[in-house]
Formats: sequence, structure tokens, C-alpha cells
Amino acid sequence: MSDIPQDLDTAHAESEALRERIERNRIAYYNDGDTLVSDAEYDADFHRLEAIERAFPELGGQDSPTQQVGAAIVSAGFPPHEHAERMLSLDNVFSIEEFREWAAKAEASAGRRVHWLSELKIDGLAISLAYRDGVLETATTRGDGRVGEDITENVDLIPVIPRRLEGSGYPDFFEVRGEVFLRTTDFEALNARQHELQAAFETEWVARGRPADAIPTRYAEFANARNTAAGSLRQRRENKSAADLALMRERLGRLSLYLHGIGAWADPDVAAQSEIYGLLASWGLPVSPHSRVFDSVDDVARYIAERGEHRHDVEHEIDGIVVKIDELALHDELGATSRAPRWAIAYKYPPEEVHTKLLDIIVGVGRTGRATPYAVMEPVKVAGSTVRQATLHNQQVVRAKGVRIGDTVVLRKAGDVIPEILGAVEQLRDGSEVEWQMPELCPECGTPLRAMKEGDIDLRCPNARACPAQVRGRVEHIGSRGALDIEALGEVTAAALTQPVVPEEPPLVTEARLFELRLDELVPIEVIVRDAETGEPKIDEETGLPVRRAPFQKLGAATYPPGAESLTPAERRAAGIRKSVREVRPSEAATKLLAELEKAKTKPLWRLLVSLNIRHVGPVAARALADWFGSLDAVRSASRDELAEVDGVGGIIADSLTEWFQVDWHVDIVERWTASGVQFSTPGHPGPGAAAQVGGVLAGLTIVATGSLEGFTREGAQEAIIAAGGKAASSVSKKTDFVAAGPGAGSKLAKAEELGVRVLDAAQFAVLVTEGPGALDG
Ligand SMILES: NC(=O)c1ccc[n+]([C@@H]2O[C@H](COP(=O)([O-])OP(=O)(O)OC[C@H]3O[C@@H](n4cnc5c(N)ncnc54)[C@H](O)[C@@H]3O)[C@@H](O)[C@H]2O)c1
Repeated sequence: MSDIPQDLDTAHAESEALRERIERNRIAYYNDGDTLVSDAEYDADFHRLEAIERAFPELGGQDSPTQQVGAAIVSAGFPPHEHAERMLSLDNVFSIEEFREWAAKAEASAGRRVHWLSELKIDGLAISLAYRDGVLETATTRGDGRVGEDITENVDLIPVIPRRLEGSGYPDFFEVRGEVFLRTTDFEALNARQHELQAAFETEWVARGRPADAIPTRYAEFANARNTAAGSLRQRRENKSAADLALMRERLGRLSLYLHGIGAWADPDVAAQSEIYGLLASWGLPVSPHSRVFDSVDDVARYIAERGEHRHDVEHEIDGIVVKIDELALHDELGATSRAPRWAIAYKYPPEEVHTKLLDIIVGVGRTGRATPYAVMEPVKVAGSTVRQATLHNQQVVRAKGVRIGDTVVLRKAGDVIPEILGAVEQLRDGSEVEWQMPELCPECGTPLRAMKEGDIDLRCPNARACPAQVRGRVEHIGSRGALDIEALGEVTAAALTQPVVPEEPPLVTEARLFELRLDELVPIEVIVRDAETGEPKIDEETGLPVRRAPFQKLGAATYPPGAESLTPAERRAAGIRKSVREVRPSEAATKLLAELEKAKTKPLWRLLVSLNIRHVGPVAARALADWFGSLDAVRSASRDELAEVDGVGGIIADSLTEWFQVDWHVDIVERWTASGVQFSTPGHPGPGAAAQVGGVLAGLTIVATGSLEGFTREGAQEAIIAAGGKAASSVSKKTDFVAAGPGAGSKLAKAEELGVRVLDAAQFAVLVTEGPGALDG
């Protein structure tokens, strides 16, 4: 946080500005269910205002948002209802240190050791239920903490909330508080429904003769579960058609509730909040299965860290952990501020959703010709990394999300998961935003894009042979680890060979010439230097032109121009002749590339098969083909059915193979590569069908390798299993025969232990793959 202002005037001006912003965002959030700024930005404003008010108490006061709960209800609709006991918010901490400080203070005020009830902080919205004589009397939103909206008529449509309690022993009248939320699966189901409704709407639109290239988004995807839950709960029945009422019921029907506190409740005859949950459950009220009681702060801190790592293993979104003193007597003793109880705190995890500007939507073309729109955004930090781009998959997804260029968008990045745009903040539009249209031509080669099959959503560039983007993608694939594994042939080199700025005609128009590349044609290649993260060309500040680089060149020491060598130094000086000629030599990258290509010519047949970029033929299918047929010629002469019968191949791959060989330029690749010395056969292989008899010490066994196994790389371990005739699987199931686990093995090892699968260390694994399972027990 930047420094707090020193003088009252500056502090006053800043606090006024903060109050205004918080107020606007708060009303939008609580009353209209709109999130105009991300929670992280809101929290930052809130904490800044708190800090200023701490430094200048005269600026605080009851009317400050820091002293208030939620927002007073301004939206018309539901009747107001006064809570029997106030509903509060929670104070927040954002680090373990802050949490420890809070806990130490709370325990000091309590004057004794306490128990810590630790719960997941559900990202939903607060609700209060009042039961009288075992029957639901009112359901109310939190409102400003004193008065909320009476939403009983909607809650009546939520099946998980009991109208009548089970069991006995409940007070005549009591209030319970909880969180209404959407389970992740229900949220996804609601979005699937939006897609269905939008598709039906589009069909109807077109059927009515309206323009197919100007279909509006009527049923946009919901951006996040919390706002969808809030919106669903506060829907109004008025002016709804029968169809919309049915949809309203459907949405309410998916809402869930976990209770996490009590309001008015005269003398509960239990001593701890955790025991209250037992009582509630016995009356048929829903409580969370995730709460835990700890007796030390260290245990709570560990729990917070551990849950943070498995944030998404829960059935609903969480945004933190709520820690409460479990002893009910202390709740009364410690009391509350005007906004929050003193006996509870919310630890908030770093945000996974942020807001940023959508600057542009650009279409990229991949190895298979698929044209994929992706978003270019103002760089923004989320979940520990800076994000600038996110895929939008296809034109239908862009429409479903309803985003326009210039929009403020909600971006989500959860842990290692790929960043995703959730939707636009429509309330922030000013009319300058531009609706995006999928281009008709391939942005890389100008060929009209089209769907390959009737009903395909994805558009492709049909110029597979020579579209530079596709050739580049295929060449990069050839060098990849799962194919020919050529270290010197990565993304950058693939681009240099297929799309250089110099020479005009790239060395590789297709991959047919790959093994014919010569040093003298590599050396002059020049490429434009691009920013590693954004992909934008780097611009030379002096010339204003893109910076170029010659990746296959090395400049030698400067020498005198021809003829000047024989002059004396004095003569050269007099004539103004300097060392000005630099010898251009091939760089190490160039010689390395050619050497590695040479070695690749005799790599195992399966690797060569993968490098041909045949659809669906990855390492697994390629191995099966190579083992069975022993040569590319044998694969080529096999009928579709003969191919399909091979274990691990099947109909789809067989079709793909036969189709591939029917294309002239594909056959050309094979022929040119063969002429350059590429060996499309396994030496000594006895011919088709051989693998069936060969077997191996691991024939019929399924093995999972996990963690770092001494003596094996990750790929090496898998190859060893396959070479011995076994099946290398990636997940542990009842069908797994052995799990080889080294240091760093995680959930797979746990799963093996749970299922009772035999676990081997690296040394035992080495025995297994060389001598078979029989040697293990000896
Ligand atoms: N983006 C915006 O414009 C905007 C505006 C207003 C508020 N907000 C968000 O809302 C927060 C403030 O809202 P708030 O007052 O509801 O506070 P809060 O979300 O920080 O926490 C208090 C609430 O947490 C809920 N909760 C969930 N699980 C719980 C559990 N296990 N035990 C107890 N309570 C639990 C309760 O409903 C409680 O009222 C802000 O910090 C911000 O993240 C965002």
C-alpha cells in the first residue's frame, strides 16, 4: 500500500474518492448483482479507506462503508424484512502473518486457549432463514444487516431448503444463517442450458429470414457461479412469460445452501458452534461437510495452506477460509463491531478472477489448419502470472461469451489451468466497443476458410500443403519430443525455415525438402525478432523498423578488403582503409540442426511415423503400427481393414492413414525423405504380424510410472515398459498391475496404496522391465 497522506486535506480528498467508488461498486454488487470491478480491486479500495480512517479517525464515522454491512436495499421488488438479530459481514486478512496476529489478539481477549472452527469460505450470498414451530417462516437476504429482502417465495422453489424440519428439540423460534451457492456441476449445467437456448434462438432467427451473420447474443454464458446464484435467487416473477417462469424454476432448483451460523436463538443447549451444526443436520438442515476444529493456530495455518493448494477439489467455489472461535460463550463475550464479529475472521486467497481490457481478437492458424480466434488483452496479473492472451476457441464461443473488442472482460486463471475469458462487464460499455466477426480468409495465406464437414463449428484453412502457418506447425511437430525429438528444431527454427523475411522464397515451402537442407541456404536466413511473451515484433528505436536476426550466421573477425592486405599500415592509413569485411560463417545452430537431421534419418520407425503429421497418429498408434508392420511400405500396402485390426489402431486411425496416402503431396514427402536416406523400416523386423508372436516379459501387464525414477527419464520409463511388451498407463486403476514410484510421486502413489496395487522402487522397476515380474520375488 502506498503511503497514507500526512495532512488532513489530502486524506479527506482521497477518502471521499474512495467512498464514492466503493459505494458505487457496492450498490451494483449487492443490489443489481453486477461486478463492475474485480473483488481484489474492491478489497484494495476498502483496505486503503480503513487505513486512512485509522490514521485520521475524524474521517471515519457510522456512514462510512467500512462500518457497514452489504448495502441498503434500493431495488424495488421484494418486501423488506427486519432480521430478529443483525446479520454481519466478516473482517478479512490476506496473509498468514496477519491471520496469526488476529488469532493471538482474539485469544488474548478471550483470556484462555480456544478451539478454532475452520470452514471453507463459500463464494455465494448470505441468507437468513427463520423457523417457527419447525416451519419455515421467512427467508431473507442480508441487505444492510438489519433489514433484508423477503425472498421466501423464491426460496420455496429451492428443494434443498426444508419447509418443515425433521426430528425434534428445535427452539420454538430461531434464525439460521448460511450461504446460497451453485455447485460447479450445476453452474456448468446452467451454462450448457444457455448454449441450448442460444442455439434454438439462432435456428429460429435464421428460419425467420434474418441475417445469419448478425445473430445477437440472447442467452450469454454466465460468467461466474456467485453472480449467477445471486441473480437466480433474486429473480422476480412479475411480467414473466410461462416459458421464462419455467426457466426461473429451473435455475432456483439448482441452488444449494450450507448453513454457517445462527441469528436469534435463545440459549442453545450446546457449548460450541461445531455442535450447533450437528443439531441443524439432525433437523434436516444442510451443513457443509468440510468444517474442521483445531486446537492450535499452527494447525489452522497448515489447513489454510493445504486447502489453498486444493482449492478446486471442492464441489463449489471458495474464496478463502473462515476461522471462528468455536466456544459459543466467547461469541457473546467478544461481541462485534458495527460490521463484523470479533470472534471470526476470513482469510482470503489470492484472486483467480480479474478484470482487464479486451484489445483485439486475432485469428491464429494451427498445424491442422484450424483457425482459432484468441483474445489479446491489456496485460494483467492473475494467479501468479501475467496474462495477455487467451484462446476463444471458435466464432460460436465468441458469440456465446458476448464479448466485443474494447470491452472490460472478466479473466479467470486458476492455478496451472489455461486462462479463460468468462465474459464482458456490459455495464461498463460506452458504445465504442466493436462486435467481432470471424474473417472469411486465412490470415496467413488468404485462402477462404471453411468447415471441413457439414455441422463443423471450427473453420479451417484448406491450403494444407502450403499455408505457411500449417507448414510451420508441421515442421515444429516433426522436431517435437514425441516425434523425431530434434532439439535444434523447435518453434523458432521452424518459423525461420518456413517464414523468414530473407530469402523471399523460404527454404521449406513444405516439409518435403527437410532432409535436403544445405548449410549454404541456412546461413542467409533472416527472421524478425519477436517478444517471447506477446509475439509482437521488436522495433529498432533508431530506424523504427522491426529488428532482424540471422539465426544461422556467425560473423568472423573483421579483415581488410581484398587487395588491401598487401599494403603497409602507413599506406592503409593514408588511403583510409580499415578492417571492414567480416567473414560470414555458419553458426553452431546451423551445424547442429543439420547433424541432428542426419541422425534422425535412422530413428525408430514409430518416431518417423509420428513425424509425418498424419491425423490421429500419435506415439501410441505409431508404436502399434511400427511393431506390427515393421516398415512404412507395409503400412501403405495394408488394406483399411488390415490396419483397423491392429491392436491400438482401430477404424478411425485406419481411415485417416488410407486417406493420407491418397494425397500426392503426402506421398511426395515420403519419397523425397526416402531419397535423402530416411529409413522407414525397422532393421531385422520379420514382416507384418510379427509383434503378435514376439510378446515380451511384460506382455499383458499394465504399469504406471510416477515420480522421478533413478536411471530413467519420464519418457525412458515409458519406453522401457513398451519395449518389454507392457502397457504404459498414465492413471492408476484396478487394472493396473504395478506402480513404479520415485521421489515426488503424488496422488498416483496414494491411489495405488488405496487400491492395493503393488508399488515398486526404481531398482525393482529396472528388474521388472528387463526380467519380468517373475524375477521380482526371487
Ligand atoms: N467486485 C465488487 O464490486 C464488489 C463489491 C462489493 C463486495 N465485493 C466482494 O464482497 C466482499 C464483501 O462482501 P461481504 O460483506 O459479503 O464479505 P465477505 O465476502 O468478505 O465475507 C462475509 C461473508 O462470507 C460469507 N461466508 C461464506 N462462507 C462462510 C462461512 N463458512 N462462515 C461464515 N461466513 C461465510 C457470509 O455470507 C458472510 O456474510 C468484498 O471483500 C469483495 O470481495 C465485491
